[in-house]
Amino acid sequence: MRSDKPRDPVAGPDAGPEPPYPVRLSGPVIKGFGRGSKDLGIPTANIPADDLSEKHPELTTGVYYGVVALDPTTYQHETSEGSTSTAVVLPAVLSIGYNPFYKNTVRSVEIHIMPALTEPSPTAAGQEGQTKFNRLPDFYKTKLNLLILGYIRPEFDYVSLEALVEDIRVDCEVARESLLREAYKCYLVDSGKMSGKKEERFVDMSSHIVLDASSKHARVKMCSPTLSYRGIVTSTTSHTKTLSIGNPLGIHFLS
Ligand SMILES: Cc1cc2nc3c(=O)[nH]c(=O)nc-3n(C[C@H](O)[C@H](O)[C@H](O)COP(=O)(O)O)c2cc1C
Ligand SMILES: Nc1ncnc2c1ncn2[C@@H]1O[C@H](COP(=O)(O)OP(=O)(O)O)[C@@H](O)[C@H]1O
Repeated sequence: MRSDKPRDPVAGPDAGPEPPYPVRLSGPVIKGFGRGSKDLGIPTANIPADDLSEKHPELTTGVYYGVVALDPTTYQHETSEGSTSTAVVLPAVLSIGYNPFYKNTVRSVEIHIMPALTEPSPTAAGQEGQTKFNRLPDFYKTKLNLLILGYIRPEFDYVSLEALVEDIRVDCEVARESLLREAYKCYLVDSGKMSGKKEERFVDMSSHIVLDASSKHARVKMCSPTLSYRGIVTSTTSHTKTLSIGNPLGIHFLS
């Protein structure tokens, strides 16, 4: 059962994800137990968990934060500016486990996708009325890429549904504050919104390269002519810019 101790506002090191993170999971969105929206008012996208113990023994049951991308060939996301983005990376909280409050007998991966960090948080404390969790148009069967960046807490049983919902609300805030830290920003690089002058260079697969580009964002062609990644400039000197390919594990779906 959860203790009454106040929760830490962030989880994981400020310097960025520490091994085993980032951990990449991927799969089609499948039906869950149908309780997320109906009982909790928190939609959670489920991806298959069958081979998790075999492929990711490091992932113990618990609550995590990370980033998510949905395959834009089957799902188009409407941005707050009204345009349709083809490659959106959004923050997420997830639970991996047996949902002790519901006493499930099979392990599930349940992902709640939050609004972009540039938008106001619907789960911030002090919001008027009941907390409204983020809701997107349904995307069952869409391929989902998830990059887990840190661990928040173990799964708990709760005295009431309201107590479970309140803890998930705080998880959303912890995830948000954790991802807003400088060392985590590169994982949320939204390639769909990148603009400005673009540089193209052939580079190796390392996650950091140096460019003498003048633009803030750059597009980088990988050795393969069909593969291209976009990155964000993380530091600038008078002569060079260091570009971090914010997609080291292929979270984006790039065309
Ligand atoms: C961030 C997050 C934290 C969660 N923490 C717990 C928990 O501590 N205990 C628990 O029983 N279920 C927890 N859950 C799981 C919810 O109970 C679950 O999402 C809900 O049962 C909906 O399941 P369904 O989508 O399969 O219907 C959590 C879910 C999320 C997204
Ligand atoms: N913010 C969101 N995060 C996750 N899934 C969402 C979100 N908004 C809408 N959905 C949709 O809601 C579905 C989950 O709803 P839910 O009521 O939890 O049912 P289920 O038990 O099938 O998972 C997801 O598969 C997805 O299609």
